[in-house]
Amino acid sequence: MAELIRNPKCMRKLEEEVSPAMDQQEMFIKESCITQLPYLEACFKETLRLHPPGPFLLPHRAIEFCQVMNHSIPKNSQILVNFWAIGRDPKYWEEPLMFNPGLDFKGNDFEFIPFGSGRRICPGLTMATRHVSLIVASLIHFFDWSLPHGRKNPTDIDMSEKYGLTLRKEEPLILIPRSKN
Ligand code: HEM
Repeated sequence: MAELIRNPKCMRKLEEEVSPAMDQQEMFIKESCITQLPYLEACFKETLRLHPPGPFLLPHRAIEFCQVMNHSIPKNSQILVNFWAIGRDPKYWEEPLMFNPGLDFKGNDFEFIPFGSGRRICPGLTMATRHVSLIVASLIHFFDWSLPHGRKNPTDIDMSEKYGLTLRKEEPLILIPRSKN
């Protein structure tokens, strides 16, 4: 939501995609609609690239010596993958700090692994993708959002991050919803 408020063009594009896909008679959004919304999926992925909840994935241990590209990894090393840094690395992403839904995500090339990879990949991937998309689509479809206290400039939103068990916004996002009905 913070990135969408900071990027009104993306917010408008998402609204334009979500609204026609909704059954106007229903007061809620059906899960079956979600798979037909490519821009919503792009916004979700782009958010995970810039703001991964698990910036270092989960710690792993090398059960034997191995060579990964030019890194020699001794047996029993603890391995942390800094996906936060990979997601912002200009070697892999053009204008890496811009929120730019629709980037070409090459899941197989390991530039985009917010859920990890391989046999310990996050088993909640499908559930998280569906739920976050459903929630965001509902928030966008049913409400207009604005900044509080007459603040006009959305780029003023403080995007500092705080690392605890997961990575999150340091300052809570405070917005005012106005029902569209
Ligand atoms: C946007 C939401 C989520 C993100 C970004 C996320 C990310 C991750 C990451 C990075 C890992 C570590 C993968 C690795 O070891 O390389 C992980 C593991 C795991 N996640 Fe998630 N996760 C999310 C939601 C969920 C949900 C909704 C559930 C359960 C309903 C879940 C359950 C788990 C479990 C059980 C593991 C451990 C898997 C194992 O070690 O075998 N996650 N997740």
